[in-house]
Amino acid sequence: MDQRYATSPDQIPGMDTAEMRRRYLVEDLFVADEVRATYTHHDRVVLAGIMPVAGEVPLVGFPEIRSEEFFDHREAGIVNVGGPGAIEVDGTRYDLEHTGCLYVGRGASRVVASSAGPENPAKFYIVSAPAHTSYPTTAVAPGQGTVRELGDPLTSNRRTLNQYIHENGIRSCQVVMGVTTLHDGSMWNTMPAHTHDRRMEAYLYFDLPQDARIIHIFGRPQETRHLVMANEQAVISPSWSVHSGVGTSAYSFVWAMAGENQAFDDMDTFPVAEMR
Ligand SMILES: O=C(O)C(=O)C[C@H](O)C(=O)CO
Ligand SMILES: [Zn+2]
Repeated sequence: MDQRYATSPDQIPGMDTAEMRRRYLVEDLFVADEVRATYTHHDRVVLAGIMPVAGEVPLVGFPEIRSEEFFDHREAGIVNVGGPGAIEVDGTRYDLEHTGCLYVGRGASRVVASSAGPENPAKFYIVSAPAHTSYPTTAVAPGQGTVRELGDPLTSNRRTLNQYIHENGIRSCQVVMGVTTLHDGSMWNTMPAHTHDRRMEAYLYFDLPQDARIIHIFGRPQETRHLVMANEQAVISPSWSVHSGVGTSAYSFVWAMAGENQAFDDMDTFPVAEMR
Protein backbone atom coordinates (compact mmCIF):
# COMPACT_ATOMS: atom_id res chain seq x y z
CA MET A 1 0.00 0.00 0.00
CA ASP A 2 1.39 3.35 -1.05
CA GLN A 3 1.34 5.89 1.82
CA ARG A 4 0.73 9.58 1.18
CA TYR A 5 0.99 11.79 4.25
CA ALA A 6 -1.21 14.85 4.65
CA THR A 7 0.11 18.16 3.34
CA SER A 8 -0.45 21.87 4.01
CA PRO A 9 -1.24 24.47 1.32
CA ASP A 10 1.83 26.37 2.58
CA GLN A 11 3.99 23.60 1.00
CA ILE A 12 2.64 24.15 -2.52
CA PRO A 13 4.82 27.14 -3.57
CA GLY A 14 7.94 25.07 -2.77
CA MET A 15 6.95 21.99 -4.80
CA ASP A 16 8.19 21.28 -8.30
CA THR A 17 6.22 19.24 -10.85
CA ALA A 18 7.73 15.91 -9.76
CA GLU A 19 6.89 16.47 -6.10
CA MET A 20 3.33 17.58 -6.90
CA ARG A 21 2.82 14.38 -8.89
CA ARG A 22 4.44 12.17 -6.22
CA ARG A 23 2.15 13.56 -3.53
CA TYR A 24 -1.19 13.92 -5.31
CA LEU A 25 -1.29 11.86 -8.54
CA VAL A 26 -2.25 8.18 -8.36
CA GLU A 27 -1.05 6.24 -11.42
CA ASP A 28 -1.16 2.54 -12.36
CA LEU A 29 -4.37 1.74 -10.49
CA PHE A 30 -5.27 -1.05 -12.88
CA VAL A 31 -2.64 -3.80 -13.08
CA ALA A 32 -3.79 -7.31 -14.07
CA ASP A 33 -4.83 -9.43 -11.07
CA GLU A 34 -3.39 -7.07 -8.45
CA VAL A 35 -4.93 -4.83 -5.80
CA ARG A 36 -3.25 -1.42 -6.13
CA ALA A 37 -3.94 0.74 -3.06
CA THR A 38 -2.93 4.25 -1.97
CA TYR A 39 -3.54 5.46 1.58
CA THR A 40 -3.89 9.23 1.77
CA HIS A 41 -3.82 10.62 5.28
CA HIS A 42 -6.14 13.40 4.03
CA ASP A 43 -9.32 12.19 5.78
CA ARG A 44 -7.74 8.68 5.87
CA VAL A 45 -9.11 7.73 2.49
CA VAL A 46 -7.86 4.65 0.62
CA LEU A 47 -7.99 4.74 -3.19
CA ALA A 48 -7.61 1.34 -4.85
CA GLY A 49 -7.95 -0.34 -8.22
CA ILE A 50 -8.57 -3.97 -9.17
CA MET A 51 -8.50 -5.36 -12.72
CA PRO A 52 -9.22 -9.11 -12.63
CA VAL A 53 -7.92 -10.83 -15.78
CA ALA A 54 -6.80 -14.42 -15.08
CA GLY A 55 -9.35 -15.07 -12.33
CA GLU A 56 -10.93 -13.76 -9.16
CA VAL A 57 -9.11 -11.15 -7.04
CA PRO A 58 -9.97 -10.82 -3.32
CA LEU A 59 -9.84 -7.47 -1.50
CA VAL A 60 -8.21 -8.22 1.86
CA GLY A 61 -6.85 -6.18 4.77
CA PHE A 62 -3.55 -4.27 4.83
CA PRO A 63 -1.12 -3.92 7.77
CA GLU A 64 -1.11 -0.12 7.27
CA ILE A 65 -4.79 0.06 8.27
CA ARG A 66 -4.37 -2.63 10.93
CA SER A 67 -7.20 -4.84 9.73
CA GLU A 68 -7.38 -8.51 8.78
CA GLU A 69 -10.30 -7.94 6.45
CA PHE A 70 -10.42 -4.73 4.44
CA PHE A 71 -13.88 -3.83 5.76
CA ASP A 72 -13.22 -4.49 9.49
CA HIS A 73 -13.60 -0.76 10.25
CA ARG A 74 -14.12 0.75 6.79
CA GLU A 75 -16.71 1.22 4.07
CA ALA A 76 -16.16 1.75 0.34
CA GLY A 77 -17.77 2.93 -2.85
CA ILE A 78 -16.79 1.02 -5.99
CA VAL A 79 -17.35 2.12 -9.60
CA ASN A 80 -16.54 -0.13 -12.55
CA VAL A 81 -14.74 1.91 -15.23
CA GLY A 82 -13.94 -1.14 -17.40
CA GLY A 83 -15.80 -4.05 -19.03
CA PRO A 84 -18.56 -6.05 -17.33
CA GLY A 85 -17.70 -7.76 -14.05
CA ALA A 86 -18.94 -8.64 -10.59
CA ILE A 87 -18.13 -8.11 -6.94
CA GLU A 88 -19.11 -10.89 -4.56
CA VAL A 89 -19.70 -9.78 -0.97
CA ASP A 90 -20.07 -12.60 1.58
CA GLY A 91 -21.68 -14.92 -1.00
CA THR A 92 -23.94 -12.36 -2.72
CA ARG A 93 -22.94 -11.50 -6.28
CA TYR A 94 -23.38 -7.94 -7.62
CA ASP A 95 -22.96 -7.62 -11.39
CA LEU A 96 -21.51 -4.24 -12.35
CA GLU A 97 -21.59 -2.85 -15.88
CA HIS A 98 -19.42 0.10 -17.05
CA THR A 99 -20.11 3.00 -14.60
CA GLY A 100 -22.24 0.85 -12.29
CA CYS A 101 -21.63 1.47 -8.57
CA LEU A 102 -21.56 -0.70 -5.44
CA TYR A 103 -21.47 0.48 -1.84
CA VAL A 104 -19.91 -2.05 0.59
CA GLY A 105 -20.65 -1.47 4.27
CA ARG A 106 -18.45 -1.97 7.33
CA GLY A 107 -18.15 -5.59 8.44
CA ALA A 108 -18.15 -7.26 5.02
CA SER A 109 -15.77 -10.19 5.21
CA ARG A 110 -15.12 -11.95 1.90
CA VAL A 111 -15.08 -9.45 -0.99
CA VAL A 112 -13.97 -10.84 -4.36
CA ALA A 113 -13.75 -9.13 -7.77
CA SER A 114 -14.09 -10.85 -11.16
CA SER A 115 -14.43 -9.95 -14.84
CA ALA A 116 -16.96 -11.37 -17.31
CA GLY A 117 -14.03 -12.10 -19.66
CA PRO A 118 -10.29 -11.43 -19.92
CA GLU A 119 -10.46 -9.64 -23.29
CA ASN A 120 -12.38 -6.66 -21.84
CA PRO A 121 -11.67 -6.85 -18.09
CA ALA A 122 -13.59 -4.98 -15.43
CA LYS A 123 -11.72 -2.14 -13.72
CA PHE A 124 -13.01 -1.57 -10.21
CA TYR A 125 -12.13 1.80 -8.71
CA ILE A 126 -12.51 1.77 -4.93
CA VAL A 127 -12.70 4.73 -2.54
CA SER A 128 -12.79 3.77 1.13
CA ALA A 129 -13.03 5.73 4.40
CA PRO A 130 -13.25 4.75 8.10
CA ALA A 131 -16.84 3.90 9.12
CA HIS A 132 -18.45 4.05 12.57
CA THR A 133 -21.39 1.75 11.72
CA SER A 134 -22.61 -0.60 9.04
CA TYR A 135 -24.94 0.49 6.24
CA PRO A 136 -26.33 -2.16 3.84
CA THR A 137 -24.23 -3.18 0.85
CA THR A 138 -26.18 -1.83 -2.16
CA ALA A 139 -25.68 -1.69 -5.92
CA VAL A 140 -26.89 0.98 -8.31
CA ALA A 141 -27.04 0.50 -12.10
CA PRO A 142 -25.34 2.93 -14.51
CA GLY A 143 -27.21 6.24 -14.66
CA GLN A 144 -29.68 5.24 -11.92
CA GLY A 145 -28.51 7.65 -9.23
CA THR A 146 -29.74 11.21 -8.68
CA VAL A 147 -29.05 12.99 -11.95
CA ARG A 148 -28.07 16.67 -12.15
CA GLU A 149 -27.63 18.45 -15.48
CA LEU A 150 -24.96 21.13 -15.18
CA GLY A 151 -23.19 23.75 -17.29
CA ASP A 152 -23.75 25.12 -20.76
CA PRO A 153 -22.23 24.31 -24.18
CA LEU A 154 -21.55 28.04 -24.57
CA THR A 155 -19.05 27.85 -21.69
CA SER A 156 -17.83 24.41 -22.79
CA ASN A 157 -18.90 22.78 -19.50
CA ARG A 158 -22.19 20.97 -20.29
CA ARG A 159 -22.16 17.77 -18.23
CA THR A 160 -24.36 15.16 -16.55
CA LEU A 161 -23.60 14.44 -12.90
CA ASN A 162 -24.86 11.21 -11.37
CA GLN A 163 -24.89 11.03 -7.57
CA TYR A 164 -24.75 7.41 -6.40
CA ILE A 165 -23.69 7.37 -2.74
CA HIS A 166 -25.03 10.48 -0.98
CA GLU A 167 -27.42 11.81 1.64
CA ASN A 168 -30.53 11.15 -0.48
CA GLY A 169 -29.30 8.02 -2.23
CA ILE A 170 -27.28 4.99 -1.08
CA ARG A 171 -26.47 5.74 2.55
CA SER A 172 -22.94 5.66 4.00
CA CYS A 173 -21.00 6.92 7.00
CA GLN A 174 -18.60 9.18 5.08
CA VAL A 175 -18.15 8.28 1.43
CA VAL A 176 -20.02 10.43 -1.12
CA MET A 177 -19.55 9.24 -4.70
CA GLY A 178 -20.75 9.66 -8.25
CA VAL A 179 -19.84 9.93 -11.92
CA THR A 180 -19.81 13.03 -14.13
CA THR A 181 -19.80 12.76 -17.94
CA LEU A 182 -18.95 15.67 -20.24
CA HIS A 183 -21.24 16.18 -23.23
CA ASP A 184 -19.79 16.21 -26.75
CA GLY A 185 -17.92 19.47 -27.36
CA SER A 186 -17.68 20.36 -23.64
CA MET A 187 -14.28 20.00 -21.99
CA TRP A 188 -14.42 21.83 -18.65
CA ASN A 189 -15.48 20.14 -15.41
CA THR A 190 -16.34 21.85 -12.13
CA MET A 191 -15.94 25.40 -13.45
CA PRO A 192 -16.78 27.75 -11.72
CA ALA A 193 -14.55 25.87 -9.30
CA HIS A 194 -14.91 25.40 -5.55
CA THR A 195 -13.26 23.97 -2.45
CA HIS A 196 -14.93 22.40 0.61
CA ASP A 197 -12.85 22.78 3.73
CA ARG A 198 -14.90 20.03 5.37
CA ARG A 199 -14.06 17.22 2.91
CA MET A 200 -11.25 15.98 0.73
CA GLU A 201 -12.12 14.87 -2.80
CA ALA A 202 -10.52 12.54 -5.33
CA TYR A 203 -11.18 12.44 -9.09
CA LEU A 204 -10.49 9.43 -11.32
CA TYR A 205 -10.57 10.43 -14.98
CA PHE A 206 -11.68 7.69 -17.42
CA ASP A 207 -13.00 7.11 -20.95
CA LEU A 208 -10.33 9.58 -22.14
CA PRO A 209 -8.45 8.58 -25.36
CA GLN A 210 -4.94 7.26 -24.59
CA ASP A 211 -3.14 10.17 -26.29
CA ALA A 212 -5.39 12.87 -24.74
CA ARG A 213 -4.74 14.58 -21.41
CA ILE A 214 -6.57 16.42 -18.64
CA ILE A 215 -5.13 19.65 -17.27
CA HIS A 216 -6.27 19.37 -13.65
CA ILE A 217 -6.21 22.53 -11.52
CA PHE A 218 -4.99 22.15 -7.95
CA GLY A 219 -4.14 24.31 -4.92
CA ARG A 220 -5.72 27.21 -3.07
CA PRO A 221 -7.86 29.39 -5.38
CA GLN A 222 -5.30 32.21 -5.14
CA GLU A 223 -2.23 29.95 -5.61
CA THR A 224 -3.09 27.33 -8.23
CA ARG A 225 -0.91 24.74 -9.94
CA HIS A 226 -1.83 22.11 -12.52
CA LEU A 227 -1.24 18.40 -13.01
CA VAL A 228 -1.30 16.89 -16.52
CA MET A 229 -3.19 13.62 -16.21
CA ALA A 230 -3.80 10.61 -18.46
CA ASN A 231 -6.70 8.18 -18.70
CA GLU A 232 -7.48 6.16 -15.55
CA GLN A 233 -5.33 8.25 -13.24
CA ALA A 234 -6.64 9.69 -9.97
CA VAL A 235 -5.80 12.89 -8.14
CA ILE A 236 -6.08 13.56 -4.40
CA SER A 237 -7.43 17.04 -3.60
CA PRO A 238 -7.11 17.99 0.08
CA SER A 239 -9.97 20.00 1.60
CA TRP A 240 -8.16 23.29 0.83
CA SER A 241 -7.64 22.55 -2.87
CA VAL A 242 -9.54 23.50 -6.00
CA HIS A 243 -10.45 20.44 -8.11
CA SER A 244 -11.40 21.31 -11.66
CA GLY A 245 -10.05 20.37 -15.05
CA VAL A 246 -10.17 20.70 -18.79
CA GLY A 247 -9.62 17.88 -21.27
CA THR A 248 -8.03 17.85 -24.69
CA SER A 249 -10.85 15.39 -25.53
CA ALA A 250 -14.16 14.30 -24.00
CA TYR A 251 -14.03 12.19 -20.80
CA SER A 252 -15.86 11.10 -17.66
CA PHE A 253 -14.69 11.07 -14.06
CA VAL A 254 -15.54 9.40 -10.79
CA TRP A 255 -15.60 11.93 -7.95
CA ALA A 256 -15.58 10.82 -4.33
CA MET A 257 -15.40 12.69 -1.04
CA ALA A 258 -15.04 11.94 2.68
CA GLY A 259 -14.67 14.04 5.80
CA GLU A 260 -16.66 16.17 8.19
CA ASN A 261 -20.05 16.11 6.43
CA GLN A 262 -21.83 14.71 3.38
CA ALA A 263 -23.70 17.82 2.20
CA PHE A 264 -22.99 17.86 -1.54
CA ASP A 265 -23.89 21.55 -1.91
CA ASP A 266 -21.77 22.67 1.04
CA MET A 267 -19.10 24.18 -1.21
CA ASP A 268 -16.87 27.22 -0.70
CA THR A 269 -17.31 29.12 -3.95
CA PHE A 270 -15.42 32.09 -5.39
CA PRO A 271 -15.57 34.04 -8.65
CA VAL A 272 -13.41 32.71 -11.49
CA ALA A 273 -11.85 36.19 -11.75
CA GLU A 274 -10.35 35.79 -8.25
CA MET A 275 -8.31 32.72 -9.21
CA ARG A 276 -4.58 33.09 -9.53
O1 LIG B 1 -18.97 18.19 -12.69
C1 LIG B 1 -18.90 18.63 -11.56
O2 LIG B 1 -19.09 19.84 -11.27
C2 LIG B 1 -18.56 17.69 -10.49
O3 LIG B 1 -18.60 16.51 -10.70
C3 LIG B 1 -18.22 18.27 -9.18
C4 LIG B 1 -17.90 17.22 -8.12
O4 LIG B 1 -18.97 16.40 -7.95
C5 LIG B 1 -17.53 17.94 -6.86
O5 LIG B 1 -16.54 18.61 -6.84
C6 LIG B 1 -18.41 17.80 -5.69
O6 LIG B 1 -17.95 18.58 -4.63
ZN1 LIG C 1 -15.92 19.28 -4.87
